[in-house]
Amino acid sequence: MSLQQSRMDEPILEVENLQTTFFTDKETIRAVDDISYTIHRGETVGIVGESGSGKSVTARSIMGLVDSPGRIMGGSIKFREPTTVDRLARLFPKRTAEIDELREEHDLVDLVDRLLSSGHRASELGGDQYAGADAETLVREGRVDMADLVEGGYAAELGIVREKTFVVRDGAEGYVEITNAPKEGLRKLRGSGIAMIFQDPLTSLNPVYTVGNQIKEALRLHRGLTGKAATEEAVRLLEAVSIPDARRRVDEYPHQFSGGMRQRAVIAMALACEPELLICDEPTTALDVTIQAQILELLDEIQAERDLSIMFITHDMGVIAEIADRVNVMYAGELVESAPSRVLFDEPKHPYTQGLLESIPSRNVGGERLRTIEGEVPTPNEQPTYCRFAPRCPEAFDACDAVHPVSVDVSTSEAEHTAACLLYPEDMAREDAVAYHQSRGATTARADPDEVSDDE
Ligand SMILES: Nc1ncnc2c1ncn2[C@@H]1O[C@H](COP(=O)(O)OP(=O)(O)OP(=O)(O)O)[C@@H](O)[C@H]1O
Ligand code: NI
Repeated sequence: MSLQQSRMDEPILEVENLQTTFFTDKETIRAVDDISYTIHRGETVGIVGESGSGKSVTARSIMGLVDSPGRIMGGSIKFREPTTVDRLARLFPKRTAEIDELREEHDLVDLVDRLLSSGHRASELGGDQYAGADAETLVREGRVDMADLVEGGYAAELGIVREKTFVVRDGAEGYVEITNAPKEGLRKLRGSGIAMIFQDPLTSLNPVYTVGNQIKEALRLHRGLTGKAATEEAVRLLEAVSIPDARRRVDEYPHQFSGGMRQRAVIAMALACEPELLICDEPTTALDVTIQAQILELLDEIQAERDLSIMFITHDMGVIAEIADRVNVMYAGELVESAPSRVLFDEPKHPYTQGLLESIPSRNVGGERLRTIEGEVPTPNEQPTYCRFAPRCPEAFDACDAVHPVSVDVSTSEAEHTAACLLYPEDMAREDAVAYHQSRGATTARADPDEVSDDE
C-alpha cells in the first residue's frame, strides 16, 4: 500500500456506466454490463471475480483494445492526468474542447434555450426538481454548465464542438474521454499515460529480439531516447525491477530468462513509457508462490516511488489482500461489491464476496473444509431483470429472480462501501428493500444518455 496518501483523493480514472458487448454469431454477450468505479492517484484497485466475470474486458476497454465482434456500447472512461491531457490536446486540436473558450464564444442561456425548444426537458438537463424550469433558471442556479453540455453530448448536438470530443480542458482541469478516442489517440495513450501487463509475459516479449532492444524500442518510441542513452536507461530499468547482473542480461533473449525474470522485464518495458496508470491482468497467475510474492513486492515499491496508480486484476483473493487499497468484485459483467480492502475482508456484504472469501485456503485453518461456490458464472447474454448470482446464492429468495439489484450504500464507517444485492439496505424490511431496488433500477434506465441523443 502506498504511503503517499496526499494525492490519493485525486481521481485519475473514472469509469461510468461502461458497457462492452460482444456480438457473436450465436449470442450477444454483455461482458461488461454497466459498471462504474474510480481509481485515485497512487491507489491500487483490485478487480476480482471468477473466470468469465468480465475483468479482462474491463481492462481492454480502458486500453482501447476491444476488437470486433466487441464494442463499447455505452458509458464513459475518463482519464484525468494533466500531462497526458496537455499532450493529447496539442496532438488532436480538432478533437479537443476548451471549455473556457466555449464559455467566451457562446451564451449558455441561449444554448440551453435551444435545447429546450428542440424537445429536451428541463428535468433531463437539470434534474427532477427542475421539471418545467426555463433556460435562465437552469443556468442561474448552476444546474447546467458548459462542461455539462460537452459531457452530455449536447454541445455536439448543438454543433458547437465536433461530434466526438476526445480531450476536454476546463481551466486547469481536464480529461481524456477514452471511449471517444481516435485509433491514433489510443495508441498515444497506450504509449504513455496507461500501460498494461498481461498474465503471460511472452505475449509482450518478442522472442527474436534481446530484452534490452525491446526496452530500447519502447524508450525510442515514447521518450525519444536512442544510442547509449537508451542502453543506459534500459539497464537502469532492469535494475529498478531487480534483475541481477542487468548490464549483462540486457543483451539476452527472452528465452534465457526465467518466468519471473520475464515478467520483471515486461514491467521494465511498461515503466519505460512512464505510465501514470498501470493495468495488470493476472500478472502473477502463471508464477510460483515465491516469485509471485516477489513481483507483488516489486509493484508495491515501484508504486511508492512513482505515485503510480494500479488496476490489478486477479481471481485470487489472497493476492488482492496483499496488494489492493480498494477492491471491486465483479460477477457476470457487473460490479457486485466495492469497498476498501480492509473493510471488504472484515465485513463482506455481498453473498458472492462472502463465498469468494470462504474459498481462500489460508482463511480455513484448523482443518476446516475448504468451500467453493458451486456452479459457474453464467454468460451475461441478456438484459438482467433478475440477480445473475441468484442461482448460486445461498441467501437467494423469491424476489431475486424478478428484480435486478442496484448498487446500494452498505457502509458502516466513513469508507465508501457498496453492494448490489436485494438483502440491502439492511435496515429496511425485505419488501421495502426490494421496492427500493425496483424503483432505482427503473430510474437508471431512463437516465441513459444514449437514449436521449438517439431519439432526436
Ligand atoms: N473476443 C471475444 N469474443 C466473444 N466473447 C468474448 C470475447 N472476449 C471475452 N468474451 C466474453 O466476455 C466475458 C468476459 O470475459 P473476460 O475475459 O473479461 O473474463 P475474465 O473475468 O477476465 O475471466 P478470466 O479470469 O478467465 O480471465 C466472457 O463471457 C467471455 O466469453
Ligand atoms: Ni481475464
